[in-house]
Amino acid sequence: MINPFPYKLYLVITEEACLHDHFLKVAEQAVKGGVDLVQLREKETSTTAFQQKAFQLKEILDRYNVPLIINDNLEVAKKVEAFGVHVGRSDLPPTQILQKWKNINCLGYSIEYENQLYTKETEAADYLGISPVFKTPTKTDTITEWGLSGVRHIRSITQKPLVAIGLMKVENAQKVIKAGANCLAVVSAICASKNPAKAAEQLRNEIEKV
Ligand SMILES: Cc1ncc(COP(=O)(O)OP(=O)(O)O)c(N)n1
Ligand SMILES: Cc1nc(C(=O)O)sc1CCOP(=O)(O)O
Ligand SMILES: [Mg+2]
Repeated sequence: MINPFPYKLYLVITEEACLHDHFLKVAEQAVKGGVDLVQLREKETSTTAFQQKAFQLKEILDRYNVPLIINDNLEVAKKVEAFGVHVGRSDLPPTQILQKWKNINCLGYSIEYENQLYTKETEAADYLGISPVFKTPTKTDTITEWGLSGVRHIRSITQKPLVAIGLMKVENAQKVIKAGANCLAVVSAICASKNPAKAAEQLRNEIEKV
């Protein structure tokens, strides 16, 4: 059977988080290093600017056959023919996304509370973001710090693909995968690196060791 979620290293990119190079270059380098899924996350930009960035990013990712996920904004995702969207509790719920986008390929949903796991919104999702595994300065409006025990606990409840996010780095990559995550999602470990290709390669190597 074909694995519906074969992705292991997920770059969540924001232009502002890219400290040493243009975000398009960072994304391309990261893909060359081993990133196999990319999310564009722009919380502070207009829809027009978000859409423009998404088109630019998709053009690059298409060359490498790497899918693009759009954070929060269904309109932008559909317009650029992205692979899918990622939403959380404060966004348009997954069941409504499915109604508005019939042929979506990949729908991600953040899990902040255990009781979310027993809902139709989780059922509608293709993967779940463990939000966050470790508290991170990159996103401060989070609630539950799941930790490794939380990853294990969520793994014991659901068979959905699990994406670990929040301070993912080389030092904890193996432990998080061993705890039950299928994929690691990173912002700063790649975007803040002077060498995004090498940063991605090191993360990928750790994941592949498990
Ligand atoms: C892979 C992944 N996991 C979790 C999130 C967080 O989504 P959300 O809770 O909607 O918060 P914002 O990113 O919108 O601030 C994510 N984006 N990606
Ligand atoms: C985009 C995002 N979502 C999170 C969540 O917990 O839902 S944490 C996060 C940012 C992760 O950044 P870094 O890799 O720099 O820690
Ligand atoms: Mg969101």
